[in-house]
Amino acid sequence: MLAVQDLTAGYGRSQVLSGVSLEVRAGEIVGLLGRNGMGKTTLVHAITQLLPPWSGQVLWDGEAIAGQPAHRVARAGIALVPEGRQVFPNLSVQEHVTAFARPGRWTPQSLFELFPRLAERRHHLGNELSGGEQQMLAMARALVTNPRLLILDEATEGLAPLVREEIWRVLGVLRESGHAMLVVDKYVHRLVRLADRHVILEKGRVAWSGPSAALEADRSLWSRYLGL
Ligand SMILES: Nc1ncnc2c1ncn2[C@@H]1O[C@H](COP(=O)(O)OP(=O)(O)OP(=O)(O)O)[C@@H](O)[C@H]1O
Repeated sequence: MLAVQDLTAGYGRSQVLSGVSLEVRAGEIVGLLGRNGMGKTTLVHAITQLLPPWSGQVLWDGEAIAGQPAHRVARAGIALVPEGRQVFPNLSVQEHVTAFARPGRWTPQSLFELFPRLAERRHHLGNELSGGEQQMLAMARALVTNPRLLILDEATEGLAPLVREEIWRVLGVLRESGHAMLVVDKYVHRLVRLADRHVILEKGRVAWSGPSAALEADRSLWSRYLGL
């Protein structure tokens, strides 16, 4: 479904990604791992065209999307839940999920069932929500577009343990429903249970990729590439 081929990207003259390739197939969950500053956010921005790649291909159902405007990539069915959530401070929860709704499995109503906390808060503004509630809202806003691929960048970062568990619960529900996802997260113990395969970035290159069982079995990868 998504094929990234030999991608390079960076900022100004500073190159961050060098020849990155990865795939996400329909219904598959891929974990994207690596220490701080290794290029994970840069890669998800290069895929979604928030940061136009320098070279290489981003293929979506076999068609090149590199160079297209980010809003067109979103319409094609790739939704990003960005690092830092970026909810709109002056829109209510209800407005967030209705403004971006597109036909499909996820409706404002079914999302309020998935996130009961958001249902309770539906008339609150974005800036009146806790960090965890903002994270749930950022996920609901992405899901209501009914994307075929959901990309999550550090969705559980900086959250209290109980709220973090709530996010993992929702990701488990999405997994059960066969949702394709590319997930950047530092909680490797949880990510190996959620994802099918993983890609580890080291200094902007793919250092390792393989199935969850292989990553779980080889703790030397955790210490070498993840500092764990
Ligand atoms: N807007 C920017 N301008 C210039 N350099 C940047 C910018 N954003 C990131 N970088 C640099 O690009 C490199 C990769 O950063 P990136 O955010 O992609 O890493 P990451 O793996 O997502 O790390 P983190 O977990 O810290 O978010 C780092 O050296 C970072 O300093």
